[in-house]
Amino acid sequence: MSTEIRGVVTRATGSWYDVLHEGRTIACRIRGRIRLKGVRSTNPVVVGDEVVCTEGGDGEWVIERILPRRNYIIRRASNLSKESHIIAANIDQALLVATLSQPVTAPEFLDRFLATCEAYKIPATILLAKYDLAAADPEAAAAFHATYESAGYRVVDLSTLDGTGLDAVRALVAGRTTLVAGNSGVGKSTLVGALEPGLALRTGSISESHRKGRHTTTFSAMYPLTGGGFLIDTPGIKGFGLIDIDDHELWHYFPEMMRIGAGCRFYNCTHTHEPGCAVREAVARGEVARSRYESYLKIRDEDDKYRK
Ligand SMILES: Nc1nc2c(ncn2[C@@H]2O[C@H](COP(=O)(O)OP(=O)(O)OP(=O)(O)O)[C@@H](O)[C@H]2O)c(=O)[nH]1
Ligand SMILES: [Zn+2]
Repeated sequence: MSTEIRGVVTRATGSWYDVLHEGRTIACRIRGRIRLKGVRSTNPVVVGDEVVCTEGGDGEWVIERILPRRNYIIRRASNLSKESHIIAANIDQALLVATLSQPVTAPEFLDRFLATCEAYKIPATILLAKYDLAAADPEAAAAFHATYESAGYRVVDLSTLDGTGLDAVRALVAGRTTLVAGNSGVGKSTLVGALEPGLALRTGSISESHRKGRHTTTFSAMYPLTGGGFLIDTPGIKGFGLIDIDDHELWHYFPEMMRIGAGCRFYNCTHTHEPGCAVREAVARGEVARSRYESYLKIRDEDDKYRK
């Protein structure tokens, strides 16, 4: 007699997968190759996947199927590869941790990330972290707010040092599956520790010694919150980017440009050089933040290079 369960993948190492089912974590394997239609990916089962697993009486659990994904995020397996690596699936929201102090978050990094979230239909909130330091330059902080709030994003000031914004973040993550992203050193681990004492992210490097000799590896993992919901930690988020998105579509993922672009003279306006471009006019008037527009141009250029 085989037993069948449904659960969610909380850790995907490539050789085994932790599946959370009714509060219990079960280590599962995959049998042969699980192929997903339309997705060319180096990893078949990812963190956040809802799966059906069976146990055939020998204590060995096997993932039989993956239920349809609501969404997923991808990074290229390598710059030259057309294959992609899925980071996580079934994400409710992303928290993008940014700072104005060291390490300063590059606008292009943030904008690329936001556009990616738009493309994959993942609601994103920006956390302006180390706000205790940002507050020393109120003008820069206000400009940051204006840029992203006018684009349509919520910006939450956060300081784990003095507690600013912690309750707001707590309310955001409760009961949801949240991707926490941001450059190294912006304070992600400190934030997670503040939200859930005892929970340490960056546990992505674990020893697989009990399986394969001494060998460490990094992978995404999802951590349950006591109050419900999960946090997803994503090592190697640097390579995270837009793929499979047409140049012509990129501006759709800048919400403020999307709202204005219908007013361009040409329906296929690229907003780079065309006369009568409503987007460039809005940039000139200061209605669309210049830094956002410049990110758009840079991402277009870079992604062009990938395609050639
Ligand atoms: N002033 C100030 N410093 C902070 C705050 N939060 C974190 N830090 C400091 O910033 C540094 C980096 O914090 P981490 O939490 O390790 O950053 P991280 O994003 O997890 O970094 P990686 O693990 O490399 O990805 C540490 O020295 C923290 O003490 C804050 O709210 N205010
Ligand atoms: Zn235009």
